[in-house]
Amino acid sequence: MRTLQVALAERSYPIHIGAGLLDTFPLAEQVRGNQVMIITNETIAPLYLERLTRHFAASQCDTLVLPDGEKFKNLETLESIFDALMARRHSRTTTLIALGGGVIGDMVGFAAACYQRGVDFIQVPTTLLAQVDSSVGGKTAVNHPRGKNMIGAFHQPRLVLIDTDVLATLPQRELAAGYAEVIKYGLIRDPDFYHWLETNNDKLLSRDNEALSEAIYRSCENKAQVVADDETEQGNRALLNLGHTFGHAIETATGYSQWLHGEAVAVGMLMAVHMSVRLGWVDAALEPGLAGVLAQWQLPVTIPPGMTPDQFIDLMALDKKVQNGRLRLVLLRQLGEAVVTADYDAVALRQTLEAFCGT
Ligand SMILES: NC(=O)c1ccc[n+]([C@@H]2O[C@H](COP(=O)([O-])OP(=O)(O)OC[C@H]3O[C@@H](n4cnc5c(N)ncnc54)[C@H](O)[C@@H]3O)[C@@H](O)[C@H]2O)c1
Ligand SMILES: O=C(O)C(=O)C[C@@H](O)[C@H](O)[C@H](O)COP(=O)(O)O
Ligand SMILES: [Zn+2]
Repeated sequence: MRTLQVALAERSYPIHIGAGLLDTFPLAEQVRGNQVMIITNETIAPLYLERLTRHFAASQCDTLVLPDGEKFKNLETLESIFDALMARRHSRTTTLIALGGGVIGDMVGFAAACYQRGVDFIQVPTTLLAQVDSSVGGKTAVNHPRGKNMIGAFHQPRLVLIDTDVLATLPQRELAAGYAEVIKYGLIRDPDFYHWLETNNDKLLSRDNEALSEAIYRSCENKAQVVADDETEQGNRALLNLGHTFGHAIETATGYSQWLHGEAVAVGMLMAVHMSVRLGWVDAALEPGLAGVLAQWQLPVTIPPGMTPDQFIDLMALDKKVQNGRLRLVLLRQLGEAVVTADYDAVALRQTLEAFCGT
């Protein structure tokens, strides 16, 4: 087992990474009260729920199985979590445990932030995306039909428990979606990692355990550093949003039901790199290089047919990085160096959107 720390003073917590931790990690010792609710979905429950409940034989351990899918990451599902907690008389000393991917993690985290004004929660991420990104950092939210993650809170987990073995049951399309967020760390702040990923691409694609564990560790290390420096995104945490302004617009436009988050982020990162090249900020070779890696992972390099530049502009106006009416974008200055800025040529943005929309 390898452990990283998210250093946030009194809200600091560990990220434990290892094979088999779902069974072997002494999870019950980490819980402060005598009540837990494990919340998961109908796909993950038959695979892993029983193994997790075994840890809590001595506590009141309730389980809640939600429907599966990004389209259920909404206020209605959140309401069903609150209802289950009250029905089972969970008090302020309860602990919510999120067993699942980013959808479960974001919703359970938000439920924990709100229930009785805040209770403990633990992340047990089961997708690559959740293991490298969403389980760390305390961004919790649900979607609104008009915009992605628009209703949420910062609420840090008490612990992140990453069992790398659970990736064995993850479909390849989901693995690839998570890989998009892995590449992101290389692009925005860790060029050595980007090159390591290029060198180890074949191993990662074929799910070599050692390579995947290393990619998870280095991703969490990057994320933990960014979060420790800027917990609530007053500054550089926004760099973790590379590709997300475009990506979130795609997810919203397609009703949160066709594109995976990581897929939308993949082509969104390519759009951000394309725009950075157009601005003359970054070496032009980066764009085909990134497109090549995305294609190898069967991640999209084009946007959904029918989307228009005006539709992007309209949806992006609700992006959380808008400040005083100006849309800030995450762009690259060079490989491993990103900026969040509203100081770009609007023509380059329009041309980027036209290039990808084919207009
Ligand atoms: N909070 C953050 O910092 C943050 C960061 C990145 C993404 N996100 C959010 O995360 C969400 C995407 O998360 P995701 O990609 O994990 O999607 P997801 O949670 O929908 O999971 C993907 C699919 O894999 C299934 N699954 C999960 N674990 C499995 C396993 N081990 N074996 C078999 N199937 C399994 C799920 O049931 C689901 O069908 C988005 O809502 C995104 O906005 C949040
Ligand atoms: O942790 C962060 O900060 C991120 O931006 C990570 C992103 O990968 C993630 O998708 C996040 O949920 C996006 O946040 P949002 O504030 O743009 O909704
Ligand atoms: Zn993301």
